[in-house]
Amino acid sequence: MLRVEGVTAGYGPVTVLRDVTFAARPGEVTCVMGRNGAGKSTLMKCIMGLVPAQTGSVTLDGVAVHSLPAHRVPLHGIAYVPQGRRLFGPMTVDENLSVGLLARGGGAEVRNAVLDLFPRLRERLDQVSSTLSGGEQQMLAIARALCLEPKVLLLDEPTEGLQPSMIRLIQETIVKLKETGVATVLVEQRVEAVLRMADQVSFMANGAVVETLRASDLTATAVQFADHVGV
Ligand SMILES: Nc1ncnc2c1ncn2[C@@H]1O[C@H](COP(=O)(O)OP(=O)(O)OP(=O)(O)O)[C@@H](O)[C@H]1O
Repeated sequence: MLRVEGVTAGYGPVTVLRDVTFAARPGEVTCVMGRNGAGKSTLMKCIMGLVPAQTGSVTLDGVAVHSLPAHRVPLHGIAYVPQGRRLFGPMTVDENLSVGLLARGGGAEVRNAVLDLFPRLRERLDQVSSTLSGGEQQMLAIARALCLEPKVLLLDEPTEGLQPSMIRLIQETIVKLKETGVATVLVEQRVEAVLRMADQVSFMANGAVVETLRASDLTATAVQFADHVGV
């Protein structure tokens, strides 16, 4: 279980996260919603150690990760796909996956399991990743993160700007990931997407998690969405 407890963090003198408490369970999709600037991306960066926690703790299965240097956090089982993907553009699909595999010593078995989730990538192993479509690039970014065999996968708006058929494919894959036991934390703004995928939703406002609900307590017309996201 990933636990964020009482975390305050920010950029230089600017405090963004204020006493954030948040958890994500294995085999579940936990969505993080909130208006622009609420602090969702900063929370992801803080979990990864890219924005250091000034107070509080981030733990994975009881092990503190907030005191680790950022480059060691993925080795402890937390993988991150930031907004904008950040692939190694001139490298092929296969080479991008190899980078992910090398980071934690994953072998052919891991590679095969990941490609089983993304058959489109298996057909394009030798294609230079910058020539992939936007949706395929997003798939590759997720696939590369999964090559780390993470316990926790952080996805920051993975379907932003993609066409509907691609959005559907990526959402189906995220739901399928639950079977692997990974705890997925998904920053997602669209209500229908959250209703389709989430087991739990945490709403953020002004740098704090103001409410966390189980999916069974949400409905499309729920006041929570209007209150917290303005839809
Ligand atoms: N590198 C930075 N330096 C200073 N302030 C930053 C930096 N990155 C983000 N912020 C500020 O932190 C606040 C939270 O930003 P963040 O990107 O975490 O919000 P968000 O909820 O992910 O927003 P969005 O939905 O627009 O992506 C904003 O006020 C933003 O201006």
